[in-house]
Amino acid sequence: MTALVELSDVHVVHKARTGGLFTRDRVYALTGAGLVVAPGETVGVVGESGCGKSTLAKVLVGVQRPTSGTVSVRGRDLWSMPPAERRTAVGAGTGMIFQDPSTALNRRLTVRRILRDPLDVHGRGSAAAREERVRELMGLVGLPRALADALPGQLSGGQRQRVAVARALALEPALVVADEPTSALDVSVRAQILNLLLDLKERLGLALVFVSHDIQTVRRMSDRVITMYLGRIVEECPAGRVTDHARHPYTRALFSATPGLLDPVDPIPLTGPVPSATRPPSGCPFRTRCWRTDQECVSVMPEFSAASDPAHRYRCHHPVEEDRPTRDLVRQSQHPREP
Ligand SMILES: Nc1ncnc2c1ncn2[C@@H]1O[C@H](COP(=O)(O)OP(=O)(O)OP(=O)(O)O)[C@@H](O)[C@H]1O
Repeated sequence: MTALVELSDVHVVHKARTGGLFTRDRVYALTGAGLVVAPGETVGVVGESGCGKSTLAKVLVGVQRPTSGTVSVRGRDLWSMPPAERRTAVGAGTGMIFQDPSTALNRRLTVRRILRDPLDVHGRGSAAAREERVRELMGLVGLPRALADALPGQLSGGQRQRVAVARALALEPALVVADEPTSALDVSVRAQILNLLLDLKERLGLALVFVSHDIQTVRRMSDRVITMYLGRIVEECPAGRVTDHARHPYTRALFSATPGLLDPVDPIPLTGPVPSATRPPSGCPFRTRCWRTDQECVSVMPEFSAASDPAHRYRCHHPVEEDRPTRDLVRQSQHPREP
């Protein structure tokens, strides 16, 4: 696969927010992440709260510097570039859309200024060309020209998110990362924003990384789905196979809990809390909540294994059989093994 952005053994470790100023506790937000995003593809990222989805997204667009590991943009190591070059590589190569457009946009700037800002910072073209680009961007995302002088507070939630999408596109990125782009919006406008993203992706040939708690939407929007658990990528699966053929028990559990997908199946129960990212369990991070756990899972972190589809890989010692129906797993998961 030709890489637009490639992560190799990326770790992000933070000082824990809890435990006081002098704490030695560390949060393992991302552990050993390897991922290739190809031009024009949509990669969906799923996992429970705190599993590292936003951290992965920020690393991909160069907003978060990894503690270790490499991020390559079109084959060049992003963090060994001189800062000016890095800004161009990241700014001109990527864009990011955040969850809540009311906080992501500067409330004191007009739509025109918000969209001109990245063009001004990167010195793109003459003043007239920048004005023309602002008009073009507003047209691309379906914003009426009359709104150019409006402030974010004068716009609806959907319009604000359109401004955020336009801003992410300002420097003609090859990759856009959308981190929960619709969760702060009214249900009635969510579909419009998702359709806009899909439409822009087609028209502009963008690669899209789509992070969401809404598992069904991720499946519908994506070519490939990445499952994360406690800072690790635990499965990468073509979106069309993820519901019925995912091999990782966690992916099956997440997708079984999605209403309307598996008709009619009770969700696989995920017992107990997600362990702390400060003290992850030994061996497989999912083993404390998995019904297939044995002694090997307690002591050995599984490496990636390949499924029959070359685009599908997973980290599990006791993967679900590829064609095993999820309905079967629901029964099995109610009688877990004792490690
Ligand atoms: N700056 C930071 N300092 C300390 N801990 C952090 C920081 N940023 C993130 N974390 C922690 O890193 C872990 C991963 O966070 P991240 O925001 O990537 O998860 P997430 O899957 O996107 O969560 P959510 O779905 O709730 O947005 C969490 O435990 C979080 O509390």
